[in-house]
Amino acid sequence: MTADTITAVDTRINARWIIPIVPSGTVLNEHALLIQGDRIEAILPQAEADQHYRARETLNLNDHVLLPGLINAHGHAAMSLMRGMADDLPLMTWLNDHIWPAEAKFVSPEFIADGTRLAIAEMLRTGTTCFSDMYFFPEVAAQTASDVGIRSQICFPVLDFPTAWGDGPDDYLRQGADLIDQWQNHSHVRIGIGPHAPYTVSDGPIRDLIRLSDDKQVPIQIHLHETAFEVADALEKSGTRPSQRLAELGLLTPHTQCVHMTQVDSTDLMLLAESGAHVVHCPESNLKLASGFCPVDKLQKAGVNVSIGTDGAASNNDLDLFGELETAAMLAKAVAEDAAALSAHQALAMATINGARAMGREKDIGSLETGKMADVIAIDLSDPFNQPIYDPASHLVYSQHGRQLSHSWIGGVPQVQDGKLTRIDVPDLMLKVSHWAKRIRQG
Ligand SMILES: CSC[C@H]1O[C@@H](n2cnc3c(O)ncnc32)[C@H](O)[C@@H]1O
Ligand SMILES: [Zn+2]
Repeated sequence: MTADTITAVDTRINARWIIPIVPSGTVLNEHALLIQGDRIEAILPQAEADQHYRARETLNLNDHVLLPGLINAHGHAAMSLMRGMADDLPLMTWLNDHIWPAEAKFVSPEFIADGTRLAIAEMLRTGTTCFSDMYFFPEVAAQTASDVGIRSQICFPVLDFPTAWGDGPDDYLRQGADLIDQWQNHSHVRIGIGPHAPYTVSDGPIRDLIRLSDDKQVPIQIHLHETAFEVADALEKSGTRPSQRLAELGLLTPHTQCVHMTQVDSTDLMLLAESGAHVVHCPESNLKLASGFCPVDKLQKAGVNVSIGTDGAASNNDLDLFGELETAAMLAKAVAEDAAALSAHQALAMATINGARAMGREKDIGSLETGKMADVIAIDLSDPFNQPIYDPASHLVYSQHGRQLSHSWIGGVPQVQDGKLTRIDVPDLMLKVSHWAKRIRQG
């Protein structure tokens, strides 16, 4: 560009701070972010933007920090309709005696449509612009996410037993393969394979789904080493740790996202680091179900990519990734017995670029860089409880929660403006949610 060239762009955002995530630890002051179409055109000092760009629309966010949209790398979106339904229980009691019976009774395409929309509303309001889902009727979740315009990774479930969505593994894999073909090349929706856990999927279906993942080049996401009981039970029944069994089957690769990993011995650490598999840390679900503590600092020091997820709203009980980051940072320090473990900047990277890497989407999302998708969020730090401000990254992780979000864009399209959702009819959604609550309450 020569000194007098003026480039026209769609949107200019003037922000007090920008934390682009890449390069790591950077905080830009008084910069402008320019959006053309669905991508970031440039990020530069505001005085330079005045000279070189003319925008159709300019937004002045003088008390705000801009960040890449957050990436919630694990959840069960429609379980938002079961928020607070079964609290204060350990994982297997929670699943066997409460969640699975409720799912058998209520899960349907309508339940998924309404529950997923409720989860998306909450995620958008609190800064998430891309989420991963593992739940029933994934075709409905994918359509709902696409209709709203949020980015997603929709993992279709694979289990040994029948559910409302299918007869068993062969049926899940057949429907899943069709789903992959249907959504191939979609800008926002990606399909993944979601074997539920080592204790619910046997070797045959695991081999089949690895073949499907290789053929179609799609990611695999699995709950793994969620509790000490899971590992001890597998050792007692087969003499093998679940991680070892999955590695021997060929499941641990750079396409694999291992959710939870609260139990990590030296062999597990080596398997994860050498395979290039990713970890999705879900600290609040792990705390609430008393599942255990993921050793985030140890994993990161071994070179394992650690992303973050909320898990479902029935075990969290919210989908606010900023709150999750605060918990993650506190917990990492306690587990490592090191106050320097998981700094604020490292935590923000976990919810952005690390999530993008886990999903194989780091070329397009996860940081604010020229040429990347314009998935951008703005957090308003003007409230008294955020004053004074020495380092905005500190407040994002340790002080504010996601409700301070004022704006978000996904691929340049506004999703939240002045704290209001632009593409979800909230009153209509609330009516649907109260209908489900009434039915679930009646049992
Ligand atoms: C195969 S669809 C997903 C399946 O997983 C159940 N679920 C929700 N949270 C957890 C968790 O923390 N560990 C294991 N399984 C979980 C959900 O209820 C669905 O049945
Ligand atoms: Zn889960």
